[in-house]
Amino acid sequence: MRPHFRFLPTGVVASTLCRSRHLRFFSLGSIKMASSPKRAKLSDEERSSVLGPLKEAGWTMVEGRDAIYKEFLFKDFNQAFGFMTRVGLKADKMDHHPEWFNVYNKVQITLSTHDVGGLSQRDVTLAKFIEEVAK
Ligand SMILES: C[C@H](O)[C@H](O)[C@H]1CNC2=NC(N)=NC(=O)C2=N1
Repeated sequence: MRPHFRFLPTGVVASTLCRSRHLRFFSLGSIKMASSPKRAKLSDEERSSVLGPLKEAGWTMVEGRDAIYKEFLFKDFNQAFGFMTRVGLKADKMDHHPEWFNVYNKVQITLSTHDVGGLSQRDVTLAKFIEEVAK
């Protein structure tokens, strides 16, 4: 539901937002965008320090876009889907979602931050989590 604050006097807007989940949405939204660097594109220095270990673990740069990719193979669909479930729950908690493809025991994952059009710290955090789960 969208708040119709344009039609209300300021005091009513404030109290309406305070009592509703909209305040949470708006304030978290603006704080996140204004002060969290997590969704900013990785700088060159950050890239050289954080992407190295991921590349060693088998992540590769996607040709033609600022994204990383890795394919995971499991024993069977049950194992693959268990992995996807754990990653999916984490991704949803982070509000950061992978692009992925699954057939039977294969899971192909591409990570990039759509909001900034490239790699951010969120992709690194999610990739590290994925590595832990895949172990
Ligand atoms: C509105 C919502 O917070 C955004 O669309 C989130 C959702 N999940 C996301 N996932 C990814 N991979 N990149 C994003 O920029 C992104 N943005």
